[in-house]
Amino acid sequence: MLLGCIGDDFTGSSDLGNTLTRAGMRTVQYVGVPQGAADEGVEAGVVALKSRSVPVEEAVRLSLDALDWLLAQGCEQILFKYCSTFDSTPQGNIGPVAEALAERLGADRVIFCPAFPGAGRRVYQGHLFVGDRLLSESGMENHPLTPMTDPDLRRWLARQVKGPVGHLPADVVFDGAEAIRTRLDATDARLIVCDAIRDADLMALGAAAAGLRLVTGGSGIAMGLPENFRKAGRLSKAAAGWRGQSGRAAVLSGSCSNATRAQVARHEGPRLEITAEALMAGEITAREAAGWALAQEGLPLVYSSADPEVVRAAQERFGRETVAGRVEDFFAETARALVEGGVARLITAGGETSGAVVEALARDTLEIGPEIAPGVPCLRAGPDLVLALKSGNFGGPDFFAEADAMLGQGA
Ligand SMILES: Nc1ncnc2c1ncn2[C@@H]1O[C@H](COP(=O)(O)OP(=O)(O)OP(=O)(O)O)[C@@H](O)[C@H]1O
Ligand SMILES: O=C(O)[C@@H](O)C(=O)CO
Repeated sequence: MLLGCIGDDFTGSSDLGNTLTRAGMRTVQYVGVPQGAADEGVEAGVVALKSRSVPVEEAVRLSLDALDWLLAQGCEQILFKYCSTFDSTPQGNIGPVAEALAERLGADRVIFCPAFPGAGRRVYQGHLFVGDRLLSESGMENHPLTPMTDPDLRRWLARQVKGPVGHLPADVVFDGAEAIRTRLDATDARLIVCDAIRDADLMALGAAAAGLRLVTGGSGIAMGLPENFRKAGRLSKAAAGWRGQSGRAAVLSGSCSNATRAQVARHEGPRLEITAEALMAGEITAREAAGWALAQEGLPLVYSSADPEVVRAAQERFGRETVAGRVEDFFAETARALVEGGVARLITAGGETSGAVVEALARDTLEIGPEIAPGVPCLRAGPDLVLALKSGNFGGPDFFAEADAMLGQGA
């Protein structure tokens, strides 16, 4: 294994797996830190954690465990993958995890770049944009767990870390890898927020990152890394061989992001809405929801996705963590019952939701298949189950139907 990746959620990890696979690395996504050694021939390993919204100390511990395993597999470079919308709070977890990884690796220059131009995320003058809006006016200011209220990544990251935060501006990035490297070496700070507005900028940053022990960012920052290993003659030919899965399908959505809510609104198949109130009152159970889905024709959707004011009211009434935990437990249990009931194609929306679901399904590794939408690949979780784990804001309005079709292709 050459490149070791630590993803702070499951959808983000599959987004990264997608990028690395498309760039020609033989990539496997692991569900948590594996027990044994990786298979021979894996060139990039992505350890998917559910560490984005857990307490800081737990995120640091989980990430260092993943680091130890990746180093034991021989990894020469580590990539810490977080959300392209920099999902975090003033306490963490991005900063403290990155500082702990840098410390353990002895890394003295650490790039921070969540840019993903293909999904509209760009960093300019140290500020993160989603499309033509600043992050803090993009809808992310209403996120149920990590409301992003400051678009200045330098200022936001500085609140999370001990050391100073530097900045690598776009005009240096535009001058290419050599200029970037020279500026990185000349910067006093260890942690450096990097501008990037085009894929070409990410390729240049990737080239400049050759040999850096630790790189951090969204999946975009991984675009240029495989080329460093290829140039050095270290990559084999990536093996193809994906096949889809026939059988029953279902969609579970706990994401309240704008894109997911549009997909839920557009869904034409049978739907079952789960409100936080109904769950907290015990009015609906996972077994009942799964039973409902299994009795439907077409593509059933079970969702708790709700508008920001509805989410806010539920959080005020029951507490943010309590309601999130109850919703996630519900989807985890529903997924288990669906798969027991014969569902073979499962689509989940939302990083936390997907993490809860995949952990509940107790699969060790996910094989990366073809791309459904930017940042969302097909995944095989075993001989009888394929998955699509959709990040909240990814995918077009018809994503659920498109994912179902793609997951079934070639079956
Ligand atoms: N109706 C609801 N009321 C309150 N909280 C909810 C409701 N529905 C979902 N949640 C919680 O909101 C959180 C949504 O986070 P999740 O990561 O699943 O989606 P997302 O943030 O849109 O996705 P991503 O992280 O991939 O961008 C979950 O913890 C979920 O349990
Ligand atoms: O980077 C992104 O936006 C996604 O891969 C993700 O992490 C959302 O959960």
